[in-house]
Amino acid sequence: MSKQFKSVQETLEKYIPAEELSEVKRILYGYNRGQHVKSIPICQEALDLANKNNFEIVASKVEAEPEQLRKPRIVRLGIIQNSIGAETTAPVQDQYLAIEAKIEKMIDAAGAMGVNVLCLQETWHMPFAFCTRERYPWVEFAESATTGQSIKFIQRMARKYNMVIISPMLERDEVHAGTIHNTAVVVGNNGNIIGKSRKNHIPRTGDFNESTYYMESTLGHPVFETIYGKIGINICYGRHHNLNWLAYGLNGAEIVFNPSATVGELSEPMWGVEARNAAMTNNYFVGSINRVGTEYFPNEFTSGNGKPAHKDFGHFYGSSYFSSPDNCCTPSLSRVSDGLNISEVDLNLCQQVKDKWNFQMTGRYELYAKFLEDYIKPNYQPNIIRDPSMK
Ligand SMILES: NC(=O)NCCC(=O)O
Repeated sequence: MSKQFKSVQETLEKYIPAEELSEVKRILYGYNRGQHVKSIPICQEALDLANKNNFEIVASKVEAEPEQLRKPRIVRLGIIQNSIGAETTAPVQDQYLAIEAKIEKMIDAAGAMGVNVLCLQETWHMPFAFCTRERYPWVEFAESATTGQSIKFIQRMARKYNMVIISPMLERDEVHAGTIHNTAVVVGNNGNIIGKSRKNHIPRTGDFNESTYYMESTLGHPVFETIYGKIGINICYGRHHNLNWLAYGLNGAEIVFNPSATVGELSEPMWGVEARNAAMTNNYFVGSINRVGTEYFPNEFTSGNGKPAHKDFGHFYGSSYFSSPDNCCTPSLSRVSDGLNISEVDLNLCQQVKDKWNFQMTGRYELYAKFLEDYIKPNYQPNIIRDPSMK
């Protein structure tokens, strides 16, 4: 991991002269209320936890304009990226416990920083073994969304810190024949389970052989109303689907988390673009979370591209960050370390940006609904008007 490039931001800061850096950052990362996104202090307790347990913390704040009739709605959001804690050859329970031990320290740091809403990465409690196409032991990580050990742990942490925690996990649905799903459970600040969302788009690209394990969600685009705000979860590959983002927005989400697992070769140039675009066009905050590190599996697998068999997915590049409805984004965590990214946001900004840009008012939903209704018919003819002078 140590040979990996650390972060774009660090490189910009190292090599670009200060007066130009300010402009470069304005253009790349946007302004919040006419200024660069501000950082906020990290308390000593959180710093000590980070130093002792080898993770980084970055913390920022995104402000809204003061209003006459509404009070600010200040909420601290947190996102956690982590590498696995033990070799993938270790017993399943040991692998789980090693990850849980890391996450506990990071949630403690989030608690010390007063985080209100926290989201973990996609299937945080296990290695991302879906490249292997092997069933065992990987499906043994799947757990009940209500009684599994990972959700019990998350409920305990939510209660401890009065925090809403989103736990993206591999779910075994005991009621439905033990089928497996890629799920995110929303745990309320009292440790209660508010509900769950599932992955709508299952990748069929690269080594992401997830369709071997689970099917697409049938739960739609639920938005969970919590004491800290309205939350949607667009799991990983769903971030390439604009209508998926749109649906969470139209259902009223103020914060959408995108818990992910993706690798440099496949998607890194898209990472900084897609979530920001979604935040800007749907006027909500987005927390983008990617796992970090390289995970090696015991047996080789191929990618179906004629290249040699291998035992790893490639490097999960971390870089977890927040995007804001006003099109600014916060600093990212690095590409190489476990980390906690915190942003204190004012949810009033969502409505303020809606009022400024009027995307919802100008959206032609009836036009798109009609188009899609026609498009999905087997006899659909694409509306192409061909230049009659072409041979
Ligand atoms: N976990 C997952 O859906 N990954 C797919 C690859 C990507 O979307 O970058």
